[in-house]
Order: sequence, then structure tokens, then C-alpha cells
Amino acid sequence: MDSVSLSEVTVIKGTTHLGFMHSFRQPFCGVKISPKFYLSKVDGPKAISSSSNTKSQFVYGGGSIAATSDSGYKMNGVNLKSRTLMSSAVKERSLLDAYDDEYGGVIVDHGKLPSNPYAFASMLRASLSDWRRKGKKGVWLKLPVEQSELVPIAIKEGFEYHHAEKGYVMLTYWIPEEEPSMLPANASHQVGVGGFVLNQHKEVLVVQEKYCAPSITGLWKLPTGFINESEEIFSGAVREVKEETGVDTEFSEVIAFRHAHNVAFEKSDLFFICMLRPLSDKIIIDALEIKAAKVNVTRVFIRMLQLYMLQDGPDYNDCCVFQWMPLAEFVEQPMIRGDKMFKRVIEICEARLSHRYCGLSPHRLVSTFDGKPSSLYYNVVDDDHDPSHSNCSTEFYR
Ligand SMILES: NC(=O)C1=CN([C@@H]2O[C@H](COP(=O)(O)OP(=O)(O)OC[C@H]3O[C@@H](n4cnc5c(N)ncnc54)[C@H](O)[C@@H]3O)[C@@H](O)[C@H]2O)C=CC1
Repeated sequence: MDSVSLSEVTVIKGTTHLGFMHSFRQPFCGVKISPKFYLSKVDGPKAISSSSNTKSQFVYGGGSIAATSDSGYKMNGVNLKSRTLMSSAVKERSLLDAYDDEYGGVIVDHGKLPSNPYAFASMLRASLSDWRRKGKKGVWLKLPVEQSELVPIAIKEGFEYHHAEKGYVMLTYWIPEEEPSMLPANASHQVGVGGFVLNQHKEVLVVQEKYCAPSITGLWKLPTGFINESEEIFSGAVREVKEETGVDTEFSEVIAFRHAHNVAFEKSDLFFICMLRPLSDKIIIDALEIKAAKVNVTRVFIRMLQLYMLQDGPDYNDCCVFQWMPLAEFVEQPMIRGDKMFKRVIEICEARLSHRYCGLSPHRLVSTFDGKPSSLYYNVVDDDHDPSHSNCSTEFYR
């Protein structure tokens, strides 16, 4: 027998739909299945329905399943929609594993998803009915990349994309029809840091990026970058500066932050400008990211020598002039002079150096709200009414 319809399965097996649902828990083709079900196996690749209402199709083993626009699924051409897959016996045994969340919703256990798309399709539908009956609200369905064939099935059931990471896509479904969805949206911001590193000679650490927008080509700018997941602003700033220039620094304060919108992938951008104390004036340029950093001639020679020894041949364009730029020279660059943000940032940094301004320092604490260790950024201006305790009255350079 080349293929078999659902009704044939039922007739041949002489069993109820329960038997059929059991089969969903097994890989469909060319694999171990129960002896009973073996009679009704589908053992060859089947033509997928080419009817115009077919939206998506999946090939599973030698069989195939297609989501159709009339909210049904076709398995080797068999429409599964109208079948009474939801008999109470089936319902009992065909729900997805899920647990309640604290907002009246459910989170599907992605570690226990059926491997068979047929099974998933019917279990998802049965589960949605069950959750609706129980008055559940939001449904979170995480589908690992290894089971990406389940995504169109869930979408067909009305799930929406929430967010995706390398290893999975998160889908959501809001059940109450009478209420607007209360599910929180995906993360709305990216978080960047910029390091303002000033040495005791009033020179600022500047870089030229190898890859940048034409509008800022040739600009000597502060090292900037993005915070990694679970990374602190203070350590991210130190890391970025180190990665881009090789200079070790110590975090001092967040002196300002900028909030901008529609920056990347329509996300907003929080840019924290951090003052950092240099711990060394050595420069080891990340040839991939930085085109140049100002160094003197001896350093250029040493750097070229390093590149020559470490690589097949040095890329002289990636070599550099001057590591530190006098602050006055940095400010004089037309792009900086004409930029309200950087002009103001420099004024603030200068105010901080002369104790006329106070930035925010991180203080580690655990909030009882979520029990998570976190950093609260604030300045200590008047601790115990002793001005010497203020983080801003201390000298920037130790
Ligand atoms: N670059 C600047 O002069 C300024 C940056 N900022 C802020 O600094 C933070 C970081 O921004 P930037 O340093 O400009 O980030 P960026 O856009 O330069 O990205 C950082 C690094 O990611 C990599 N990258 C980014 N997109 C890539 C792609 N499509 N393909 C391959 N590699 C890619 C590159 O290595 C790049 O150097 C943001 O919060 C931004 O608002 C603020 C003002 C000026």
C-alpha cells in the first residue's frame, strides 16, 4: 500500500482515533512503529497536495504534511481538519506539556515537544482548546531550531513571532478574544557604551574605525560598542576600550547617556558615555576593528614589527599613527565641533575633572523585587554630610 488515509488507518486497525493519535508520537516513516500501526504505515514519499489553498508543506520521513488555508492539515493529501481528533479520549492524551505562568498564561515545555509534525499539529490544536476552556491567557511556545518544521504549523494556528535567537524562535498566542493582548513585546532597545579615556596629559584615547559610515570616515572618535548579554555597563565599557585599543582602563562613572530611536532594526538605542581612567598607555590595535590609533613613530615601528611577526604579511593600512590625541585637537575636529552631543559630553567631562559635575557610579545590590544581583548607578553627593565621601569630590586621577 503506497499511502493511506486517516479513515483507512481507522478501518484497517479497527481502532479508535486514540490509536491514530498514538501513532503521532512515533516518527512517521521508515522507523519503528507499533505492530498494529505498522499495517497502516505510509512508507513512501508522497506527492504533496498542490491545491491552491496549500500554504506550507513539510516533508517528514517519506510522508508529507501541508498546512492549508482552511485551518486544516493535509497529510499525504488527506485533510486532517474535519476528523474528530478531539475526542475526549484523544484530548486527554494529546495535550502539549505546559506549565502555568504567573500571569494566567501557559509556557509550553519545549523539551517535550513531539518530534512528529502531525502529532504537534493536533496536540497544539487540542491544547489551545483546553487552555481556552480553562480561561488561560497568553501562550508562550519556544520552538528550537532543530524543530523549525513546527513553526508554520503554529503560525497557521494563529501564533505570532515574538523574538528569535540563534537556537530558537519564540511564538506567542493571546487567547482571550475580548481583551487586548497584555503580552510584553520583544526587547525594544540596544545598549551601547562609549569610553571617554583621558590621561593626565589631557589627551583623549581616540580611534578611527576601519568600517564606518562614509559620513564619519577619517573622524577620530571615542571607542564605542555594544554591551553583551548579561554584561555590566561598567565592564562592557572597559572591555570595548581594551578590544579596540589594547589600553587597560578602570571604570569611573557614567557621565551621560543618550536615548535615540529607530537606530537599528527599528530598535531604540541607549548609549552610555563612560569616563574611564587609563591604567596603561600601551596600545595593541585590533586590526579587524580599528583602522588606526594615534601613536608615535616608534610605536608604529613596533606595531609593524608585531604584525610582521604574527601574520604572513602586515597590512600597513591597519597600522596607525598616534594613540592619544590632545583633547583640544579632538574637540577641534569639524565633526565633533559641529556635534551637539559630543560637544556637550566634552564639556561635562571637563566639568567632572574640575569637580563641577558628578557622574553616576555603580553600586552592587540585590533587590527583593526580583532577588537578582544588579547595579544601581547613582552618585554619592552627601553621604553622612561629609563632602569627602562624594564620589565626585575625589580626584579623577588617583
Ligand atoms: N560610532 C560612533 O561614532 C557613535 C556611536 N554611538 C553609539 O555607540 C554604540 C555602538 O555603536 P557603534 O560603535 O557605532 O556600533 P557599530 O555599528 O560600529 O557596530 C559595532 C561593531 O559591530 C560590528 N558590526 C555591526 N554591524 C555589522 C554588520 N552589519 N556586519 C558586520 N559587522 C557589523 C562591527 O565590528 C562594528 O565595529 C551605540 O549605542 C551608538 O548609538 C553614538 C554616537 C556615535
